[in-house]
Amino acid sequence: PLPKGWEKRVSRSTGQTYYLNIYTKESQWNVPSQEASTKDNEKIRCSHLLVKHNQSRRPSSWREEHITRTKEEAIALIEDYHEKISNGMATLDELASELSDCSSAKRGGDLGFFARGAMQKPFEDAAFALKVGELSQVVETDSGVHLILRTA
Ligand SMILES: N=C(N)NCCC[C@H](NC(=O)[C@@H]1CCC/C1=C\[C@H](COP(=O)(O)O)NC(=O)[C@@H](N)Cc1ccccc1)C(N)=O
Repeated sequence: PLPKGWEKRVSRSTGQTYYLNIYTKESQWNVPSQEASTKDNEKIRCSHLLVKHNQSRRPSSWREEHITRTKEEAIALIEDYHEKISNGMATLDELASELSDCSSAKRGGDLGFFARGAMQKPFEDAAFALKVGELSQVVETDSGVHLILRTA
């Protein structure tokens, strides 16, 4: 039998047999000798700071029962936090603990490890583009506006 994670396919153009890695969708001609690599379900760890606004999908948080700031005001706040973190005046976990509208504030913004598919797409794309230790630009999701720090 084929090693785990591979499927045998026939090329429509040449009729030749090839092998498809069902995780990464990569294909190869030669018979696989070991389990398919699963780099696509790679997990990363991030912390984030979320500032919600009146267009957020859930304009409420542990900090504020009824969030009324506008999206523009939220972006202005998060840009100020970005500057403070970038010039070393504060750390993301300090600011998130006090100011993030996400329940992860209690953990300095830590979201734990997650794979692709867990977070909203704009958040996922930004997070997976970061190197470990790198801080994102402002990221917008239906939840609000975020700063993301990749920690692992
Ligand atoms: N670790 C996971 N897989 N937890 C599920 C994530 C669900 C995911 N969440 C998001 O994409 C955004 C980006 C990060 C936080 C977040 C949104 C909201 C805040 O926004 P709101 O939903 O009020 O609009 N916080 C959360 O979800 C928290 N449970 C995240 C968290 C908190 C503490 C520990 C771990 C994770 C989604 N698909 O909606």
